[in-house]
Amino acid sequence: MRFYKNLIPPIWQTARAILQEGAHAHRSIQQLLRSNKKWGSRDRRFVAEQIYELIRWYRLYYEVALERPPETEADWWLMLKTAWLLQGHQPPEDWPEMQGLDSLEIWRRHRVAVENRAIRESIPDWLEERALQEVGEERWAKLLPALNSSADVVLRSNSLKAPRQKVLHRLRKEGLPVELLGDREALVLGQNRKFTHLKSYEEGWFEVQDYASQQLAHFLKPQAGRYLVDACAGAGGKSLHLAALMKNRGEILSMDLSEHKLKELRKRAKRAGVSIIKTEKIPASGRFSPAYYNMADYLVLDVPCSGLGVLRRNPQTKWIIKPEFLEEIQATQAHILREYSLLCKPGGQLLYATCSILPSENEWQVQRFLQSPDGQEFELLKEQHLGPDRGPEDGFYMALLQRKG
Ligand SMILES: C[S@@+](CC[C@H](N)C(=O)[O-])C[C@H]1O[C@@H](n2cnc3c(N)ncnc32)[C@H](O)[C@@H]1O
Repeated sequence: MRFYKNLIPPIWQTARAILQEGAHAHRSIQQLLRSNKKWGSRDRRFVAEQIYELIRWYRLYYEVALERPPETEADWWLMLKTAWLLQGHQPPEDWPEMQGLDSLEIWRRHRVAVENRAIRESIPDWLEERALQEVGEERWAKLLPALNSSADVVLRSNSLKAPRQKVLHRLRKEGLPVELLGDREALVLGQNRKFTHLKSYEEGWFEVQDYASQQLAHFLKPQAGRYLVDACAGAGGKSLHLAALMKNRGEILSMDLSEHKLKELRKRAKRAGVSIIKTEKIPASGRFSPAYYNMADYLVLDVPCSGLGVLRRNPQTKWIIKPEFLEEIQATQAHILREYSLLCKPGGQLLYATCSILPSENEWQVQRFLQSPDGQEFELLKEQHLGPDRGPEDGFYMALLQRKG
């Protein structure tokens, strides 16, 4: 691999803004690439990959390079030298900025550092302790390395527009290297390519949706013609898939606290040929008037969570979240279960889901609800844990509850 020196400062400066000043990773990288239009595609890929590597392996790199987080410009050059060595590349020998630390010393420190799993897998100590306590050694030992791998882009072919095979052929004809994934609607994109300019995308033939998230609609299996409330709908990834399974018959009320996300949902629904979705912003109080109670045949609660199941795509999460945040988000999840479950009609079904791998956001949360006075009317029908240690998907949890009739 050849390294170009002019690319190094933008890499570490952007990584520093993300890791130490809280800038948003994806947006910062997009911004950097937009403001350097002269860079060729190889350089753009290199810059983006190296910033993501620095985010994913931040702790491992700094423990090996410096035994503390980087502070100065010289520290960041040594971080990059360490990163390249550990990635299996030979760093340039004639760059004075990288002379401060000898390669043999880097490998010696690496041997010591990897004895500690939190350092080897590059996560904060509190997270290692918490996950180990909750998930247990057996699963955590497999799950953590899998969460550190990189993930392919997964698409969902839109069955309202065409069967999956037809979508596959059209995308390949348009030059997108896609393969089938699983036996339903999923397609996987072999290499990271732009696709939003394609005619098939504009015509709503497919959406980006992780494989785990695509399992939710099939877990619920909503019947066409029924009334479904998706109460944490965001920009509508699950709502659109649910509408497709309902053959665009019935009614879906997609709600969220964020009007901005609902606006995006409406745009996507139009593109996807979905006409049964209505959107509504939830009041900031997170409480509903009794007019909404006992109405939904199906209630989907894809609640806000830590995002610890999606570290492959958002490695920044491990440096952003803190134990206090987990407590807050779990209180929100409990509130949503308690208040929103009132919308489910007797005999109706409630689906609770998160993209977390922590039992305290998942099955323990559901158990607490079922044991509370508000949960007495519900019973658990089934639950499922998904994750990159088990299949091609992100970490995800789903529980299907039924309200007694
Ligand atoms: C996991 S995301 C939902 C993703 C979405 N279902 C999809 O498939 O793309 C959780 C959503 O819950 C919303 N949210 C946060 N607090 C909420 C609340 N109290 N009531 C309803 N939605 C809330 C967030 O704005 C976010 O869009």
